[in-house]
Amino acid sequence: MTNIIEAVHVNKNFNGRSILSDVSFSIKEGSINGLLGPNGAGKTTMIRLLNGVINPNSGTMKVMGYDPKSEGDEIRKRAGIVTESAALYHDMSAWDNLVFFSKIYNAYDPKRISYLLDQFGMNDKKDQLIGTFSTGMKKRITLAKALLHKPSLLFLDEPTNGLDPEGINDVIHYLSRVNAEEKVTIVICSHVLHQLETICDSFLFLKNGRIIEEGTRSELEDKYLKEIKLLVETGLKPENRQTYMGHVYERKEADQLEFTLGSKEDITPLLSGILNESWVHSCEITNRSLEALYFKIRGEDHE
Ligand SMILES: Nc1ncnc2c1ncn2[C@@H]1O[C@H](COP(=O)(O)OP(=O)(O)OP(=O)(O)O)[C@@H](O)[C@H]1O
Repeated sequence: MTNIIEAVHVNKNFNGRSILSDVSFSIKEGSINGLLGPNGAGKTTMIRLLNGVINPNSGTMKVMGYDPKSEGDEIRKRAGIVTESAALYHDMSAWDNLVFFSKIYNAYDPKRISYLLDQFGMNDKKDQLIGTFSTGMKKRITLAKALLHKPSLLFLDEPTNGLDPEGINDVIHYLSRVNAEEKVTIVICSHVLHQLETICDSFLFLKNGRIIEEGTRSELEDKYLKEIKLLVETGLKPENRQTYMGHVYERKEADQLEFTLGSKEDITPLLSGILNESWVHSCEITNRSLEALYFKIRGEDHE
């Protein structure tokens, strides 16, 4: 897979204060990427640099083969951006908003507008005023707006802010569909980690303007999760109160045991052993969430 974004030794200062320092990373075409970090880490600044809205103090970037510093227009023609402030006109209908923005993007195509409204489940509301929509409905129209010109790259800055769990699931679902169907590469900035774990192929962790870690979920797991907590719903009653088949366990509920294992390779033999003696209704790795990884990564960064 080719890289659609490359950033090499990028530095950005505001008023003499370093906001991004020595940031280097690449993003593969067709992937979904989480740009993670606490408030103020520099995520939005990075997105603005990649779109050529602001320039770096030093370093080089290539986005879809273009240099954001001198060819920002070419990038913005081919990229969609969803920010919190991405405005829609509240006194215009969903349809009229999309027509208006598609004309600005020079991409007016009623079929595309209908298609997007359909994809986002908003076709039956197309004639309603945006001002009457819930936050989740506005978010869907904002996403449709960002996709009007069939971008190759989509930047999303905190796309789930203000949404309830159902709205968050909807957005995640739409994004994975857009990625699969239109082959759009997606970069999502967020500080809410657990929402991203199901859809991102790889992650970049930013802290105090520096990349402190990057990789795919499994690369990060291999590096940071040295032990596995496996919660098993089973009728097993081990004779030994502390260990079973050499693995330490803790009883969590009457029918739940949590085992501490050295690696994923221990799971199959453990479950076979349990199944020889009793039933198993479910099992789950409990320390594998992105949140757990994130804190582990931050904990191991001693800058
Ligand atoms: N135009 C600007 N002028 C001066 N300082 C700025 C400017 N834009 C951003 N900053 C500062 O840069 C730092 C990083 O901001 P940025 O918005 O990139 O962080 P972020 O990771 O997106 O945070 P959040 O999750 O809160 O959106 C902050 O300390 C912010 O105050």
